Amino acid sequence: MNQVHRRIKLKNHQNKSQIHTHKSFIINIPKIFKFAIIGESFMQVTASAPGKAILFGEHAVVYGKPAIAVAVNKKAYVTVQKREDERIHVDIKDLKLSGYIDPENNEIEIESRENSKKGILNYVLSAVKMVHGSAQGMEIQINLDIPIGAGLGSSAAVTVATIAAVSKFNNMNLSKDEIAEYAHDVELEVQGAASRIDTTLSTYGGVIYLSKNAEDIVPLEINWNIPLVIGCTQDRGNTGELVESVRLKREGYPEVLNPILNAVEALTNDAVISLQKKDEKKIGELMNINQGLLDAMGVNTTELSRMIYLARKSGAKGSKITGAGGGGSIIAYCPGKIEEVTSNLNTIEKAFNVEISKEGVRIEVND
Ligand SMILES: Nc1ncnc2c1ncn2[C@@H]1O[C@H](COP(=O)(O)OP(=O)(O)O)[C@@H](O)[C@H]1O
Ligand SMILES: C[C@@](O)(CCOP(=O)(O)O)CC(=O)O
Ligand SMILES: [Mg+2]
Repeated sequence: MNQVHRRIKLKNHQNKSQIHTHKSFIINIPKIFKFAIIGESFMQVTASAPGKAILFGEHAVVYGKPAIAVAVNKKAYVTVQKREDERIHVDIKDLKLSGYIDPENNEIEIESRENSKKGILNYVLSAVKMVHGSAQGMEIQINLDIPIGAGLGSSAAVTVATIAAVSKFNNMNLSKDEIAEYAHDVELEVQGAASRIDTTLSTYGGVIYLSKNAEDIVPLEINWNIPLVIGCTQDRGNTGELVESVRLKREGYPEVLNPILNAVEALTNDAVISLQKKDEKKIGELMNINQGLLDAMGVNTTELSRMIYLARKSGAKGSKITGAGGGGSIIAYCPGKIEEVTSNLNTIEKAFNVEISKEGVRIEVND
């Protein structure tokens, strides 16, 4: 990579402490941010944050190889209003899920009868715990314009938007770096392990190159809208189990898997140049090669494969699994063929066009 990229470096603060993420990525961040309480109060705050899709490098990134991922214009919206009592009520109409969360006692009390799955509420509770300043009651409304559990980073989008809206409602002015750090802490707390890809993209938006060993998250300046279609299967792979399955394969056949991981690194770096040159043929070819290597890692399924090949037959220049695989979604690169690929994929699964969301988290205040 010969371009100089603006790096998103985390600001150094006092009271440093070390956080280890699952990719032995050590950074110094403060455990206690000093908030400037500005004293104004808002009637209502709404924040939105985009989801993400991985274009190149999933699974290889776990072994320190680079990856390229994009924020997509499928968002989570979180609105916070005052409640007369001191309780915190959460309502996610798209999931027919509602309940009360208690950050002091780390508890969730489900209220909805149609859906009793805590799931996403674990992220909301953890996020509110991080930035819940005063003891005032809050009504939190979450709207999802993003499929949940489909590998598009809905958990990160909800987490980032919740942190942004609740902190602002409680008179805290967090920087994007701080929002991203808190959000990654939430994903680590809820999931036990998490790369920075999802929360970084939900916070900053755009296209990122996650460099070797995740040392730097580098914004890629792509000044054209990459025509992408997402196809979602009904089922969801388990990221932890799939990452473990690749680890076991690498343990069993290091002389086979290591060259595969090195090949993913090489094609990801080639893809940086092809994206910046808008070389449509190479972008597609590199995606298809990446897919072949994901097949070798064993993370493909029959349903994903059907979508991958139908997308190509429908005119996509490239198509591959996006994220952990084992279910979840595919991504297809479809210059001039978005409608054909979307409609054909919709004959077998759910598919939709996405655009790059240059904007990350966004806050609107209604007085
Ligand atoms: N119907 C639902 N109700 C409540 N939580 C859900 C529902 N479907 C999925 N979830 C939860 O939403 C979260 C989705 O996060 P994740 O699995 O990381 O997927 P994504 O790739 O969308 O981020 C998980 O905690 C999952 O348990
Ligand atoms: C498989 C992996 O490379 C990407 C995770 O994909 P997903 O967003 O959980 O579908 C794991 C990781 O980077 O944390
Ligand atoms: Mg997630």
